[in-house]
Amino acid sequence: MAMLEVNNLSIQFGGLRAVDGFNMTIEKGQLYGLIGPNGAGKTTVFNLLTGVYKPTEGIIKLDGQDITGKSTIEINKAGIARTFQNIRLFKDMPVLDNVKVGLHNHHPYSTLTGILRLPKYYKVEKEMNERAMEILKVFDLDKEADTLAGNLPYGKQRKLEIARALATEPKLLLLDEPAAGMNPNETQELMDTIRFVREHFDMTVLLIEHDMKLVGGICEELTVLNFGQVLIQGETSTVLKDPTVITAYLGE
Ligand SMILES: Nc1ncnc2c1ncn2[C@@H]1O[C@H](COP(=O)(O)OP(=O)(O)OP(=O)(O)O)[C@@H](O)[C@H]1O
Repeated sequence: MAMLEVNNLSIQFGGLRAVDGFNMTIEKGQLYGLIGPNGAGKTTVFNLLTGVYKPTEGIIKLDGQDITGKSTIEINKAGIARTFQNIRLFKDMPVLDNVKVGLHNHHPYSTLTGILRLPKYYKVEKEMNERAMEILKVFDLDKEADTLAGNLPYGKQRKLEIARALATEPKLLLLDEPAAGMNPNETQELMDTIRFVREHFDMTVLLIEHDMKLVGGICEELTVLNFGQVLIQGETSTVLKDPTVITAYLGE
């Protein structure tokens, strides 16, 4: 069974069909890329997959479960986590707490338990600290656990955002332009991180990216969007050579 199956997904904003009859299948464990020129509808697809927007039409299935029209919280619980084009960390909070925010999905205690500091609160907090540190270690961020997230260098902030998304224990990780604003060294390191995440967490990854070096370097399959519609889908090397893709990017 596929990890993600999207059928005939569409959304209309006034007169604009930002996503139009979109189909995509991602197998478990794949590194999959969604590319296309500016304004093609890529982020709108992510917003549909994560419940930010409700589709006008279509069906989204995650690991066989129909998640169409569910809320962002329900979809995150079902197993989709994402990072954003513009990093959205809690910059005034320590690195460790940023990851713990992700863990709260799976290690909840009631508000009352928290306010009254009941024994369960201390037990759960201890478990969460340990788990968050484990995740930070994987990303080589454990030594910065007490640093304010906003004080980390840019490349590490991106890593932390991925770490926080993984703390929600997703089945599918969506990365929206993870290499945006990175220098070539940071991009290279990011590629290694994404490959590592796939192996270490047995993860399926869908990413939006404009950096063709990253796309060509790590994605196994691609979907190219243009004006909200699928232009072409298939193996990365074949897709990137296709003349229609080159034309779409050059806007000819
Ligand atoms: N909430 C909204 N209301 C109206 N129009 C919207 C809304 N969200 C997106 N759009 C429009 O939908 C189209 C697709 O936008 P989207 O941000 O998905 O493109 P993109 O492929 O992610 O672009 P980029 O690569 O520049 O990030 C654009 O024309 C955009 O203006």
